[in-house]
Amino acid sequence: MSVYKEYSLLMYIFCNNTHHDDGQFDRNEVVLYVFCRVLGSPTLYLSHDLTSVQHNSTFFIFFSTLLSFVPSAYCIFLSLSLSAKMSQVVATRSFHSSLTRPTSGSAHHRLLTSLKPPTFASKVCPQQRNAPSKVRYPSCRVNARKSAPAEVVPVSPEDDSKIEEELQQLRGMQLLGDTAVGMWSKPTFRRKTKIVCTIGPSTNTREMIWKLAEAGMNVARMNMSHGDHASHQKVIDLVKEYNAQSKDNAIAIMLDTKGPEVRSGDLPQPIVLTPGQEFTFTIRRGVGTADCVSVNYDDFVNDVEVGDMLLVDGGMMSLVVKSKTGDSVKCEVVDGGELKSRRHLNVRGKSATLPSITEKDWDDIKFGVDNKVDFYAVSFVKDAQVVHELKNYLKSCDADIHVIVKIESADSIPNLHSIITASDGAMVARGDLGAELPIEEVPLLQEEIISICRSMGKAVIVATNMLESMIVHPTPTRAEVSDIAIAVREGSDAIMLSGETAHGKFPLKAVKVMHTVALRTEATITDGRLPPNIGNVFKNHMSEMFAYHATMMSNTLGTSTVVFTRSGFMAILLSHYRPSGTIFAFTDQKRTQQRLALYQGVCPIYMEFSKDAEETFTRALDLLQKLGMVKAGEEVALVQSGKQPIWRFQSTHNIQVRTV
Ligand SMILES: Nc1ncnc2c1ncn2[C@@H]1O[C@H](COP(=O)(O)OP(=O)(O)O)[C@@H](O)[C@H]1O
Ligand SMILES: C=C(OP(=O)(O)O)C(=O)O
Repeated sequence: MSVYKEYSLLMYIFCNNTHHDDGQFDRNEVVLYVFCRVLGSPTLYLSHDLTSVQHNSTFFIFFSTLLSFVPSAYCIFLSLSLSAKMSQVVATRSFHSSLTRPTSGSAHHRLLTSLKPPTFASKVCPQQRNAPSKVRYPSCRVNARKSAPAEVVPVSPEDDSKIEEELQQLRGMQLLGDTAVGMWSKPTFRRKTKIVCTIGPSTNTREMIWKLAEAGMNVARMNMSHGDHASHQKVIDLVKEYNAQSKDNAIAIMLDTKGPEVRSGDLPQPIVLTPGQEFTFTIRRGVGTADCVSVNYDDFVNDVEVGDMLLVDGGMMSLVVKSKTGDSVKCEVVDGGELKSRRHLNVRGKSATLPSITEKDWDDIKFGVDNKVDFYAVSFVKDAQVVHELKNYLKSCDADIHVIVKIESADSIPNLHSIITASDGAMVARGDLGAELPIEEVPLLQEEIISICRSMGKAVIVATNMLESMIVHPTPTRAEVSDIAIAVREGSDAIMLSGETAHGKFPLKAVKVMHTVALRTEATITDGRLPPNIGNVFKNHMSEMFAYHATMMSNTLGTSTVVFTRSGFMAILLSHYRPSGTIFAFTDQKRTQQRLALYQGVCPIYMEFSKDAEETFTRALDLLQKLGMVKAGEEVALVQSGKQPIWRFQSTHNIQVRTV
């Protein structure tokens, strides 16, 4: 016997709430419309003038009781405030078992037709005009002509002093603990796409971590292929120190495992390889001569075949395998260059037969647990099993760390769906991906991985070579700028800098360029960017439904969204619906604030919650105003939903539109 959830709609419709002939809609109409769009069910309309259903317990109990006679009821209360300060929808649920699921397609259709003013649909979901009973989602629209002059900070090679000036100004503001009303305290809050910075020799000092954070870094990544625990510990401590002293910013910490990567050994000095030259890789340890170097992987000789193409650093140099002995692989150099110590080796089209999590990785993972990092980026994941194994391990040590799978192995491609399903997100690790697979597959896979993650509600990061030329040059190539814009348009949560910030000459400029390009690109994305099937995945669940409707509402009204969350679940959910406005996520958990830094459009704010919801809402809105993130008189959509109820009955959820 199936248990069905059905919907019953109980509405208080404020008598003056008729739609306007001029095609303009007020927030009450929006609230009403978005909730009617997908709820096909027995519906009871009541005209009543209430200030707040939630606070009117007599009405709430009365109608809940009334609806308890209706089998399988989901009750939606719409309250439209006379004071014009607030409109809200409250939903409560009562589950009943039912043998049949009453279909109400025609009632639903009638409901939609009667409630939907003709021009409203074009404002919310333009393509649905002729198919009101079917839920479809708007696709990404890009208006290249739309500009956002106030948002764009030009970047030029000469702007180092400008960056410094801006940072000084920001730091000054912070020290004073004051921010002017009407402006953002940090430029980074306006950007939705987050920036991951790899920390290395160029940036592992207190000064540089601070500067990166103030310039726009959202996540600090430590690559465990380099450095040792002591050097990574120092970076973690610095990031935590920054977070502890920052009133309005938090940087997440990501530990990237080394994985079963194959690298050449140490060399006393770089070797120049010339095309046609013979060169040997050996599994013997400690070899580093002009024509032979060690490889750190014992099965290397077994895994490669005569005729295979070996790529150094993703193709910077290449060698074809000519012959093999018991411990060596003889090659001929195809594309030459300078071979330095510990370089990446890939065999085109093949993954190494090593486990995804090596002994060293487990050691590093334990280091991450001890240091309470926020994310693991797991290298060379080939199947979902390894993700389950890691998640089980984390559960056993009660560690709340999210797992991002790096898609970079040829073997991972047939298992993309199951791998991403098992994880909390994915990284398009284009370096190794473009070495193990033909390079022309990379943009297609990037698009596909982003699309899979978006439709599953998982985080997605695009990584590698985004501003590669800025490792040595102060300005990017135009192709790199376009690459960032594409990743933003495709809807990735975050974009990543590797060598640019780890060992580059212009780490701050690279962050600034990324920030500016992302911001400019985001300003051209004019309407919702819901992935094609996210609604179908989510629509049966209360929180998902509220996230969807809150997004519709905030998009239509042009408001930001305010959400209160302990675990971060509801903020992450809202982020996946990609509302046009910022998601201000208030949390009373520092860990949650830190983790939310990765998610597109989420501005995480730490605040202690008080027992009284109203008092907390007021404090939150006051804080946003003080930080210059909202202005007095501005409307915001406020969502109370999610897995952990805060100030609501176990089964009630609500959305409000409030005026600050
Ligand atoms: N913690 C570190 N210590 C020293 N060097 C580092 C560190 N992290 C990164 N690097 C340098 O920055 C380069 C680019 O970083 P990344 O892309 O993460 O590494 P890789 O491409 O080697 O996997 C590395 O090749 C290495 O030279
Ligand atoms: C991000 C990547 O991984 P790593 O930097 O560890 O090589 C990549 O291969 O693109």
